[in-house]
Amino acid sequence: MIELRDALVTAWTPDPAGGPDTVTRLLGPVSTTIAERRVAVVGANGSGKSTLARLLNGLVLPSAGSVVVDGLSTAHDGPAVRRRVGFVFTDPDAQLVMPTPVEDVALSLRRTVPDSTEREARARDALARVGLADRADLPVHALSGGQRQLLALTSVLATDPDVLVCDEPTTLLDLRWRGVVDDLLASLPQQVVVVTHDLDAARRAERVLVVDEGLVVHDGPPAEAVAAYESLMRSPSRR
Ligand SMILES: Nc1ncnc2c1ncn2[C@@H]1O[C@H](COP(=O)(O)OP(=O)(O)OP(=O)(O)O)[C@@H](O)[C@H]1O
Repeated sequence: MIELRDALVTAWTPDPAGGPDTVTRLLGPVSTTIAERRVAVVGANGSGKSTLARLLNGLVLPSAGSVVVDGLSTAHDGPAVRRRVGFVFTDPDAQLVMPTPVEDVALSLRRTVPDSTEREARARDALARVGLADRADLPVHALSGGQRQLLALTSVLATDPDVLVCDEPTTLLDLRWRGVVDDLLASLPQQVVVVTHDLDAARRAERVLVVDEGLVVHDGPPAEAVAAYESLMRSPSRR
């Protein structure tokens, strides 16, 4: 369970004219408990969705308030929180660090599987389960964008997180690969929080948070929340 308690994120913005830096509010304060298994976060570009997602595993720390995952604070128990909460970026290249898929997945297994032969076998099994067995030894850059996103997901899942936070995991993918990644996410036993611009995907969640100008402005069942978001985007002040 993830709890945000008056979580506020601010940033210092330099003054191009050389004056004093100013403090800008990026998100919050947000207070909410996220316990549902399938949660979507929607909102306009620049509304604060990624900031909210990054708060959930401590990639961004609150400037005030707190974010607590299963009783662990992201500010004080960062490594333990990150072991529980896996994070998938929009661009898989932001997180694939090894030359080949099998090495990348094996790297994620290093904490839990000390033996290197066993680790490689497990990595190959994990890749086979997502249909990437025949890509296991290719250079990562030879994989398609969809295959790389699937690999990034497989590597994060190999760390066995309790929660998966995905920041627009299908934005760069074509329709077919979007379906593959959506199906994989839907099949997971873990709690999954997905930031998305895909309103069909949001409608399949149990709960949808609508973020606007750094605040959660709507929070509820998908049909209601997506309708609220669409109406917000259609408002004349947006044009
Ligand atoms: N470290 C930072 N310093 C200053 N401003 C920042 C910082 N991080 C994010 N921002 C600003 O905060 C706002 C929210 O950014 P965020 O990435 O959370 O939006 P988003 O809703 O995920 O957008 P998109 O859909 O375009 O990815 C943006 O205006 C962004 O420029």
